[in-house]
Amino acid sequence: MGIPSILYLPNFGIVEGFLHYCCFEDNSICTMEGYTVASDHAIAELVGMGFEFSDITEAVKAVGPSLDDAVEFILNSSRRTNSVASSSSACLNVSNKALGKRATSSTESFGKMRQQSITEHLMSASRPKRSKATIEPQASASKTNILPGHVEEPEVSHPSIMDPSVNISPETSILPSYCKDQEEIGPYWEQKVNNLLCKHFGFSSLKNFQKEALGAWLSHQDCLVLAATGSGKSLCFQIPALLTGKVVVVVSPLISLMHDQCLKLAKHGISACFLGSGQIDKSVEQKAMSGVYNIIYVCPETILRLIKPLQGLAESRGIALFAIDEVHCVSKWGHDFRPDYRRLCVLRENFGRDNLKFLKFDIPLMALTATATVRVREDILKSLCMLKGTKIVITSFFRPNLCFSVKHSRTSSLSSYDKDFRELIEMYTTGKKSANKYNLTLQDLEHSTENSSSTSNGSMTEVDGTCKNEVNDINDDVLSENDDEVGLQFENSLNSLNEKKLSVQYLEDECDLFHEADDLDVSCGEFYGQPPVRHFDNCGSAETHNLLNKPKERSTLKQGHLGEGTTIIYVPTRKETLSIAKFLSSSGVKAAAYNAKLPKSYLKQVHKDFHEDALQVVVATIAFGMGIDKLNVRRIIHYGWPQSLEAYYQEAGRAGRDGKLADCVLYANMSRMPTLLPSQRSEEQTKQSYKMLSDCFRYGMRTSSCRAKMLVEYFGEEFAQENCLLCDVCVNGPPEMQNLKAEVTILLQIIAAHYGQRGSMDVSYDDDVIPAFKHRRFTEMPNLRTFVSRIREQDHTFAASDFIWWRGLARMLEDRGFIREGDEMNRVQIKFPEPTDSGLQLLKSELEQPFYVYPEADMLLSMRSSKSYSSFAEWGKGWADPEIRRQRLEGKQTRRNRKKRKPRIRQSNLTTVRRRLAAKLSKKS
Ligand SMILES: Nc1ncnc2c1ncn2[C@@H]1O[C@H](COP(=O)(O)OP(=O)(O)OP(=O)(O)O)[C@@H](O)[C@H]1O
Ligand SMILES: [Mg+2]
Repeated sequence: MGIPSILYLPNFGIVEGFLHYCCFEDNSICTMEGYTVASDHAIAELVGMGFEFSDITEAVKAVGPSLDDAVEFILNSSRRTNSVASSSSACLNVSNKALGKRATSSTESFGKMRQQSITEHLMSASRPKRSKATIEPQASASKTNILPGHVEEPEVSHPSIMDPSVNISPETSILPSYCKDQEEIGPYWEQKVNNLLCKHFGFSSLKNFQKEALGAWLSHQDCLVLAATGSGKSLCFQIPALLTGKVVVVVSPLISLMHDQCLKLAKHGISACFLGSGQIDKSVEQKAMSGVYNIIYVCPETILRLIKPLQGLAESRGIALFAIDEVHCVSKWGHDFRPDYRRLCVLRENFGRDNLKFLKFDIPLMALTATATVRVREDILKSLCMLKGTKIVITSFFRPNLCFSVKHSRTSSLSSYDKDFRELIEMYTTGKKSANKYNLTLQDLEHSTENSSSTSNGSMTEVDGTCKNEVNDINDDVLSENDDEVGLQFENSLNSLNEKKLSVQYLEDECDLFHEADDLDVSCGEFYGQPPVRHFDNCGSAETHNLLNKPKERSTLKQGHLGEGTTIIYVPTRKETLSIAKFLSSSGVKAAAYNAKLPKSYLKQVHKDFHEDALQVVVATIAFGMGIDKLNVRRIIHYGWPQSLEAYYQEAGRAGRDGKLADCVLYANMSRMPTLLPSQRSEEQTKQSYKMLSDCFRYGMRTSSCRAKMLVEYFGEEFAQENCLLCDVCVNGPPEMQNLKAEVTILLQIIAAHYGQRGSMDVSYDDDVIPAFKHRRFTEMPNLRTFVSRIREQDHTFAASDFIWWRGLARMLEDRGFIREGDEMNRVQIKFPEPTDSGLQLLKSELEQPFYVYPEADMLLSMRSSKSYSSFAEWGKGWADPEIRRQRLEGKQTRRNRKKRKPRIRQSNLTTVRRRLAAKLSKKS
């Protein structure tokens, strides 16, 4: 067997460099005569480990290409000759010890490759163990003259890679053992990255946005990456660690997310750790700061106290990049604000050339998110003090395989569940008998929740329940013409119970308002059984994917069956997770509830079963969220209004990550405005939260714009195509346009008349009046209901018109700038309308032109019951015809009889309320 000859070795002749050089520039290395590719690999690895070339060739000659055997051979021969490789002796000793251990344990662990459970993972992290992988900051330090000796301890324990159950092959467990600056990477970096990708992740190439982000990092630029959920943002900050051998520090909001990513990286042979209160092995932090891990995930709170040690790390091993993942948490205007994220400007302040003289360039920042409006983006750049030339990489927010739709539902009782989930139940149960182990558990859980809620907020729950049931008993499908009254009554009952019902205490007891930073129960992510490679092209969806990219073919796709996959139903309250999961389970669906207050062991099981496809449906609060990267989620159902479009889009984005078609359905009660869940917010934040809720409400109400277009434009992107062809609006088309000239005229007239009479058109409500007076004046200010009552009284044409309909019209007029909110309170939509100049002008012009609009969802809903007129004006005309009048009255009678099934106790109260209101008003006028 001949001696191999190396014609050219790159100057960083250490393993990763060597290997990659082999990959990138084939001609630069001559293959050894008689040596196999396996021997080449083994030699490259051993060179990288720092062994003498002569020892290596001797070893490979003697024992063949087995890396472990070769290491064993060299170590034994070293012992025999009582000499240790002369260069970098200390480091090599360390490596050798570690390697020796790895050599045995990797064989031991072979065949036991299974994924670790969270408990195992955490337990393994707390056990002192010897490392099976060589982690080589020492080696790299010695090779590159970067301070050696940070890691005195040879037995490097790492929570992710130390456990024998984690699958790390000897080859992939070797870390890059050289540290280079960006400029040393050279012009062929893309090719190098592709090879790294192929080696570590099994992908063939970078996506365009990933290239752009890496390009920015290579030229030492800060970068803000805005890319859709599931598009592959993590790779943008993982690659720099592999390319340079330096450390990448990633700020992440949730322990669960960090945990999940560390485990994934370990599977791909990259060492990583997470720091924060969830890290139970306290030695990990010290090791991280001495350069043991390639990637360090850290909570924002923790990084703030680690500035000094991180500066040390920057000097020793080097820090390639600070990545701030889920960076929308920085912004007060985002949906998931974390105050500690706002303090991350310390990174810019402490890791620049001005502070650290040994740096040639400021350490770049890379901020990443899937959901940030233009305002949030600006806030991010400012709050993080990102550099002036920050590169902004934006990919389309458009997810071409998601079919969005919005449906009306009371979302409140068994009859709603039955109606809304019938199809889902049929799909999951037809022809299948399934035993659901969660069925029994759910009953127990619900029992305990009921008990606890009756002690803590019994009266409220009761009232809430009564109202809701009553509403449902009236008519579960179509809004009755008295529904506005029910709405008023509901609103009144809420008002009287306002303090209790809308107390922070109550809602916090019932809702998972935030993702909890330390919530380990959402930690599994895709831990259980995700294939390492996923391309659109090789997950069976190539055909679909191709069609999705062709506008003409897109519309045909929706006709096909989506396939079962998994469904996540998001609900606002913990109680609903239980009641819906119980309902589905009792109908034969394998469903489970998930909320932050359920027992940890139960939640872990739900996570596991979800990822292993043992569950068909998970009914969850937002606690089941970030970090879920499961391929075959076919449906995301929101059952109740989300708090913002950002939250909605992020949650909906968990569907269809395999690129195949997936449904995102929002069921919401169109007759009722959503409420803001109270929490600790500043006045400014409350205002913003209302704005976000209002945008979400408007998204649901729109009936004429493509849903995908609305969502994408909400994030400031110009939608490239006319529409998505898959959403409910694109598929069903918009409703018929209606000429609402008469309705608009009377509403504007009534409002203008009120202000005209008072002569207060020019009175500003922003003047410096004392609060008590201000308050008094607001209660006197007529609200939309009052105006609608006046319309009904003044014009018999509109006598039976629904308030909900007028509410829709007022919203449209507000959106078009004809009326504006007259008080300073934040709300979802206009309540105290006053005319604007354009409104008055419109009125003056006597609305010469017809006023055509697409009625919105609440207007359509209120007109659904047998009214075949296109507007109230036409409807009014109908009353003049005795036959039409007779038919209508008969219809009304029949509807009333139907409703009489249950006595409506509150009807009289309502009449009293209205009478009282009318009396009050007439007294005032
Ligand atoms: N270049 C690539 N080619 C093919 N697949 C890729 C590529 N880059 C990333 N992926 C895959 O895309 C999936 C999603 O990646 P990742 O978790 O980084 O998404 P994300 O953008 O961070 O999503 P989220 O917004 O939900 O956090 C992963 O399974 C990853 O392996
Ligand atoms: Mg991510």
